[in-house]
Amino acid sequence: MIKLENICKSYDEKTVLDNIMAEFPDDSITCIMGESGAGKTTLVRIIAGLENADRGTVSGAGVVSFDFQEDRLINDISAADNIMLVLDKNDFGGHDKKTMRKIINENLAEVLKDYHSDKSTGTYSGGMKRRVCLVRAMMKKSDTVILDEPFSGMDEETKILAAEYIKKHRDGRICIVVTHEKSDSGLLDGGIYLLTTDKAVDTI
Ligand SMILES: Nc1ncnc2c1ncn2[C@@H]1O[C@H](COP(=O)(O)OP(=O)(O)OP(=O)(O)O)[C@@H](O)[C@H]1O
Repeated sequence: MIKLENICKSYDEKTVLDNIMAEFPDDSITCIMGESGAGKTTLVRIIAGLENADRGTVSGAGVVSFDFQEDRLINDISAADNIMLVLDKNDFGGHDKKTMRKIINENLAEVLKDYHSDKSTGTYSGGMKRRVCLVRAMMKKSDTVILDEPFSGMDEETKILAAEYIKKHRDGRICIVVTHEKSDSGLLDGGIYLLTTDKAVDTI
């Protein structure tokens, strides 16, 4: 279980997170929701250890794989090559590179219709790029998966595909998903943690 206790964070004079208390149970999916600027990205970055809280503690996150809000892909290489750059043998139980590439391509084909393994990601739409990033984060061996707005740029049908992929490949890990759409928690069979600019309300 991930436990957050009294998390506080300010930038300059502005308080972004004020005494946040939360628990994310083992083997669960939770959507973090809240208006723009409520501190969702700041909170998940603190959970992942990418940023320090001013006060408070995070426990139980273990190794985190993180899907950033921005794509962070190299445009002139293929989707599989992008993923190969961040995965290693540990993520595949010791398979050789050829097998690793085959498994990556199979995963990509699950979320990309008419997937062509030789196309560079520079030719992809925004929603396609998001799915490549999703696969990259999900394939990384970890205890916790954090997905920051994984569905942006996707229509409803594509979102369903991506949500099914997340559920199938979560493997009992704690999954935290930042989103603006309440319906995403339904697609993911997940709970909701609502963050507001003045207080946090747990509505799981
Ligand atoms: N490195 C930083 N330096 C200064 N201010 C920051 C920094 N990072 C975030 N902030 C501020 O903290 C507040 C919360 O930002 P954050 O990105 O966590 O919100 P969010 O809820 O994820 O927003 P959105 O839904 O728009 O992505 C914003 O006012 C933002 O400007």
